[in-house]
Amino acid sequence: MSRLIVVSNRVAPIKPGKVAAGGLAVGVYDALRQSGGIWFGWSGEVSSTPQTNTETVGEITYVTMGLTRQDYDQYYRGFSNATLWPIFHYRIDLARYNRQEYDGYRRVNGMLAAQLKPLLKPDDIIWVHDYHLIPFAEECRRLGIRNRIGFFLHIPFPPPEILTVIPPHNDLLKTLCFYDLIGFQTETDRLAFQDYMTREVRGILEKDGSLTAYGQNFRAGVYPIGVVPDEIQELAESSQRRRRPMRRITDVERKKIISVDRLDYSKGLVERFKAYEALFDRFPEHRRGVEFIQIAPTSRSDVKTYQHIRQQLESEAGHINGRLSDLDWTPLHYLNKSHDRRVLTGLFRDADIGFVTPLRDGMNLVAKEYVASQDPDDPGVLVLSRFAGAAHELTSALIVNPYDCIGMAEALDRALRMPLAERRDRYEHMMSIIRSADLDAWRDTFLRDLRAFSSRPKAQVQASPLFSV
Ligand SMILES: O=P(O)(O)OC[C@H]1O[C@H](O[C@H]2O[C@H](CO)[C@@H](O)[C@H](O)[C@H]2O)[C@H](O)[C@@H](O)[C@@H]1O
Ligand SMILES: O=c1ccn([C@@H]2O[C@H](COP(=O)(O)OP(=O)(O)O)[C@@H](O)[C@H]2O)c(=O)[nH]1
Repeated sequence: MSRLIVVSNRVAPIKPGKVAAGGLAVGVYDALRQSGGIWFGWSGEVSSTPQTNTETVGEITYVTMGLTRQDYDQYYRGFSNATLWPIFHYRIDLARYNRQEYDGYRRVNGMLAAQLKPLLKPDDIIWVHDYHLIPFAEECRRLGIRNRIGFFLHIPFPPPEILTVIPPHNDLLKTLCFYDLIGFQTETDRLAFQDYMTREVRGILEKDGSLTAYGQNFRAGVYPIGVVPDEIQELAESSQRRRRPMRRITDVERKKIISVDRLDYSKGLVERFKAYEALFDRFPEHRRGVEFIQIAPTSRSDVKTYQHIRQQLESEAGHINGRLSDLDWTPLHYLNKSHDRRVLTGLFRDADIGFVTPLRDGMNLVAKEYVASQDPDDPGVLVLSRFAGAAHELTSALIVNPYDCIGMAEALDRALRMPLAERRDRYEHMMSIIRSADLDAWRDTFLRDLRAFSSRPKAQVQASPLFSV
């Protein structure tokens, strides 16, 4: 059996006890720990003399490297998170473009490919993850690497009208064609990509479903990332039995609403806080009867737009508690610390409502984890944004539009009153989907398709100077 080499910018923390507050690291770790293999990526260190480090823990060998300050600023903080992230999340209003950052992004991809090359055996399968590494395969081909290479995009793929806001969109998207297989979270994302390839660059949709563009033949498919439901259920049960984590935050038997998100503007936190406040204005009977726990670990805090959202949330949280709190009632608990999964699953199980309302999200694993944590005899209700990838599968959630404040308040009211029989029906339907499209299915179907697809030989890429359009 060929070895699996996973390449991603973010690698799960190697040291035991450290929390990975991001779906890619959580999902890839769960997938790799069963199949074993090499996980190659950034160590999270920024220094003037970046080190490469190799460490094997269980079945996984981690090969990680540091970045220089300039690489970090241009590749991670700049083009990846100040250009690609907002635009791929449909937020052209928050995006900026800087040509040097794009060149830095291309340079770091080239450097990473060169560092991977000596580790490779001819039959290794390479699985590259996410928007930081779109040009990675082209850089590999440039170096003569002929291995099969697949790419999975964890975030949404925007429609061409939005994508083309990125000045070097042609140059960037051309590099994607050097993968053998490109995976998306939802059919909407795959169609947007196909649309770009066929309309914008006159690529051809072949009879066998593959695409040909820029002289390359490749495939694109839908592979929604999942969770490990049995493990989550077990964690939630044992955490609830032993410690009842919710009791440590709130004593009184009030109804509980929980949300867990990285502190990111794509997660719709401000809109969510406003909807929670609207619940009490529209349905005053819930006053003093409900508490909302928002866990929001800070993320990418050196990117300006993230500093702004943090300030906005602090002000919104202060406003809600200042306006509504009583001596014996704090309506909103807003925590910026990250929490271990054991604690989170216990909190999910204790909560009557999982409130997951991103403005745009690739998948949102928290939505699936909330459902998988529930007590089957007395499950809570998932209130879910239609703009999360998870809404394509979890159609029995209460689906809301996060731009509709009153609509979200009404959904909360409905969830708070929902009879047990309806909660169970919805839960069972969602669990059957979570079980059939679990994390093993995500990994196995992607790798099966990557192994099966025999594309025409990739044209050798000529070494040429980097350029940006
Ligand atoms: O690595 P960071 O910059 O600290 O950010 C954390 C991760 O955020 C994003 O996660 C995405 O992947 C999830 C799993 O597929 C998905 O459910 C979620 O909707 C996405 O937003 C990002 O895509 C990762 O690269 C980051 O590591
Ligand atoms: O304090 C925290 C916050 C989040 N998470 C985990 O981080 C992942 C977040 O993934 P999601 O797909 O919801 O969003 P992302 O952050 O990747 O955009 C989930 O597995 C969460 O359980 C965690 O372990 N601790």
